[in-house]
Amino acid sequence: MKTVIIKLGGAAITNKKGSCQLANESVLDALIQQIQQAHSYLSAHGHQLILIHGAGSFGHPQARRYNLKAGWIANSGGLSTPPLANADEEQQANQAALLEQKAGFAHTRKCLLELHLALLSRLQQHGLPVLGLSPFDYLETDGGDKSPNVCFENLTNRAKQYLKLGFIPMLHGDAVLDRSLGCTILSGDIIMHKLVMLMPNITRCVFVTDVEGIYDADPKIVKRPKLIKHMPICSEQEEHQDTQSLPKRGGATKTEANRKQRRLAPISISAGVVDVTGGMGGKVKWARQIILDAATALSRTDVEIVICKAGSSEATKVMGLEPVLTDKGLPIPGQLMTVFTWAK
Ligand SMILES: Nc1ncnc2c1ncn2[C@@H]1O[C@H](COP(=O)(O)OP(=O)(O)OP(=O)(O)O)[C@@H](O)[C@H]1O
Ligand SMILES: C=C(C)CCOP(=O)(O)O
Repeated sequence: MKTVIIKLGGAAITNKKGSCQLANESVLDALIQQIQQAHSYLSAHGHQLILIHGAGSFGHPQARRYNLKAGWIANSGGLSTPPLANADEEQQANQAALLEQKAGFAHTRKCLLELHLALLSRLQQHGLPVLGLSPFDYLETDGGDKSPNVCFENLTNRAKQYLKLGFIPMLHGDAVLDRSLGCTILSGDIIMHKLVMLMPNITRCVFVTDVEGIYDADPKIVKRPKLIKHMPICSEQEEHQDTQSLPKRGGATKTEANRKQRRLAPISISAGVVDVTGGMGGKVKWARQIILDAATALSRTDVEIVICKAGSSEATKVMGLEPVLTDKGLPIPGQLMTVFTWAK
């Protein structure tokens, strides 16, 4: 039995240029039909499905506005307010800023839950047994992005329980409480990482977004960028050695040739609109981390991560566990997606 995780990216399910705006109904409908199709195939073959969704315009602008990722402002001695001469005034100003931030935290969670409910109702209308699972209710992180796996055990156990009962758990990026920061923003990309680390049978993680995959430059800015179809990941140490031994100018070294062979192309990632969790750069970082940690900490080299476009024929195939590389481990001609695997 295999488990597939599909992350519905904020760019695919919301209008990221707005605030609390869903994507076009036709885009959402196409995506939900793909999920329905994938679920029918997976369940008919004894496999399981987990959904995670991003926040898009129902979380990133709000988290940015209230500065939620770095924790309660009192922890850092106040936000941007300059020190006041009078200590009482300063304390009052800090308290007012903290109250505003807490109201912002509550508001952000309300927006996220609106998106969550909107997706739940659309998925349920298609007969899918999807149960919502909000990280906020099941965990406290400890140190934001650096939180240890143990913080995610309750959440993972709950997801496992839903799967066992025949439900599709749907988690999401969330505003959560954090033991050291007070609060933080937890990306769905990190949840994906933790689920792979804590569940033994996740073999494919699919990120669906609004572009075909990772290009060498943002396809919304640069004309005819090159799609990076395969990113074989090796150990950090090997990559470090490669970088160290690259020639300063001209002349190809043996390691440079190796590097080329593994197609570690330079990528330029634009910052995007308002993503507090790193946008496409964050996705690349966590995709690499998942492959690396699964291979090194769990001796699992079978995990595949794919970034593809919502509504595309590639997304349908990838969600339904069709092969993403040829028998020789090469990209399938004509397929537009980015695949991360352990470098063989
Ligand atoms: N080098 C690049 N290759 C591909 N897309 C890029 C690149 N640089 C920037 N982008 C932008 O990244 C965007 C997708 O990333 P983004 O984080 O917005 O996805 P998302 O679907 O919202 O995911 P999430 O909900 O996880 O944040 C694309 O709309 C694209 O314009
Ligand atoms: C911005 C919030 C609240 C969650 C972010 O989750 P992501 O969109 O999965 O990175």
